[in-house]
Amino acid sequence: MQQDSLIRIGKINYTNVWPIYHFFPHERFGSKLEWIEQVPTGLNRAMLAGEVDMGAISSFAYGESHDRYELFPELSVSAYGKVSSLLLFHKKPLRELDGCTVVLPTTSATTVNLLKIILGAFVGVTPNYVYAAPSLDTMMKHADAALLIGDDAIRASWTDAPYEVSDMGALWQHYTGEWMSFAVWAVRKETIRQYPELVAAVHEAFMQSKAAGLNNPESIVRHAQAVIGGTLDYWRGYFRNLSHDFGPAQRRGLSLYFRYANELGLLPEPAPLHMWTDNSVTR
Ligand SMILES: C=C(O[C@@H]1C=C(C(=O)O)C=C[C@H]1O)C(=O)O
Repeated sequence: MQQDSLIRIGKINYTNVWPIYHFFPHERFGSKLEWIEQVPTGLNRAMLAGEVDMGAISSFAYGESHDRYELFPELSVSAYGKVSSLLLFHKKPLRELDGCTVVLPTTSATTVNLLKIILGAFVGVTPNYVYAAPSLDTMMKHADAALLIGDDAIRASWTDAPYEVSDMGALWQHYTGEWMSFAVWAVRKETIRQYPELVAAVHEAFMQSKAAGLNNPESIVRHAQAVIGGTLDYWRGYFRNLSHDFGPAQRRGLSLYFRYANELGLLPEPAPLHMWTDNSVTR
């Protein structure tokens, strides 16, 4: 009889996480792990509901429910500046968006709130926000601006749509001088209590997978081109702009984001970062 999996791991179904997952040593874990692939908001909800035990979620979703999770150190989806897959398409300049309709994608939690911070706190405008599925043509029909994330943003950036395009990572860096972490690697506290050794082994495996990805980016670049399209040079540049680290610089940027989110009433408190440490030997 096949053994039921012990830990369910979320995988965001965008290329931006591939550098961490691509070389994961699946053979090491037999049938102990199950993989659940969804858009970020799907994983945010599933983690909260206990249907997924660990994996990448929107940093904002961690901020909303930080009491339930610990964060894997050195894993995130982050950037210092331009990201190329977090894009606002707009018909007029940002400072003219006051009272205008801005459409937000139902796939995102971090970036929709980042946009609210950028427009509300830095540009100084208050648009009317509505949510829709991530399809640029439909979103723009009755709106002045639309936000897209992940591969939806990448594909839309390759069309010759007649809009201005603003990169959310570049704007955050412009206004704050800081890094931004869009996704973090969260683990449910129950899972850490239940399977401390397995959680530690999965962390170790992700670190090895990430190191292998950094050593061999070309295989990820070629895979992205085969699956999504575009040129090899596009993907080389795309992955070069992303960082999957979660060190002091990324943590400082994310903490600043949480402070702004709290000041604007988007989060009930500026969420602290609870970092996981490997106590599996002493637990
Ligand atoms: C860098 C990206 O960050 C993503 C943005 C997220 C969000 O806005 O909630 C969540 C996970 C990340 O995959 C991207 O979508 O390309």
